[in-house]
Amino acid sequence: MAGLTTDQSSGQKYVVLKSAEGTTAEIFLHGAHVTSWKTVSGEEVLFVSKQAVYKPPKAIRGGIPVCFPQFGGFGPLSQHGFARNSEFAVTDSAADSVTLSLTPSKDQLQLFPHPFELKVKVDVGNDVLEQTLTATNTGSKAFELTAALHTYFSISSIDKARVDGLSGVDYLDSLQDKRRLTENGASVRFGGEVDRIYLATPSRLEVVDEGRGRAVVVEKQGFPDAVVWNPWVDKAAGMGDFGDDEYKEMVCLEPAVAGSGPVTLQPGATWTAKQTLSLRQL
Ligand SMILES: O=P(O)(O)OC[C@H]1O[C@H](O)[C@H](O)[C@@H](O)[C@@H]1O
Repeated sequence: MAGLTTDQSSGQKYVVLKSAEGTTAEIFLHGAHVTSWKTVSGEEVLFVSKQAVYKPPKAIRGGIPVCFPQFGGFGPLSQHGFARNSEFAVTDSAADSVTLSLTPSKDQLQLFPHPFELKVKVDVGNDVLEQTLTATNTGSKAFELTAALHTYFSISSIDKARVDGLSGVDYLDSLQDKRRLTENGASVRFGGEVDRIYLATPSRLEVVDEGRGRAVVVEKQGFPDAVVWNPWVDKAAGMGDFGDDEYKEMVCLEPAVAGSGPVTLQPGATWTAKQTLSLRQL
């Protein structure tokens, strides 16, 4: 059984996972939201803002928000859908694994009249974190979904970070009305605000941190796209739950169904997508 703990300051419940080797993760029931993933040597890999608000229905700023049944503005709902604002239930657990489940409330069905069950399974292994989304259409009509695992990575310093694996890939630039461009750089580097939806990307990408001498390897299945985001100075200053200088400490790389989507889910059908995060020393 995974341990269920109550956060003293917020009263929110979270699950602690531990692998046989000593890798750990913390997952809040609010949003099925991973807020920590530590390596066997005790290093935190994810970024969570010091100003994050642990007060539902607000989403936690950092970690891995689950964007479902919508990513961004790709659908009829408000930004990123409602899974990240909802309380999940634990349906299965072991020391190194937990499955959390969400079915939409009456109010949510008013906004999105499509019954579904979303399961979020989180597993830890030897310096590995794996996250699997499984959504089943439990209604009688087909519906469309978009989604993302909005992963915030902790980095030593933004000028020493880059994303590899996207060279030559087309993207929609969210800062230019979703204008379609092609990535010409060998890597994506950060010298200003970046908000891009890379389309139909390779399944293996990396967040390379030259300062820490390591890369996080992101392997994705069922998510054709990958969003790269850093808010930089002005957007950081405008976010109430994010420190003015914290943009220097994080990079988001988000496996997604966005510009290449949506996915149509027929009645009774199931959609599955997952990301596996591991480490590579440089
Ligand atoms: O502030 P949030 O709703 O959590 O969104 C944070 C960010 O998420 C994604 O990365 C989008 O591409 C960005 O446009 C957005 O600013």
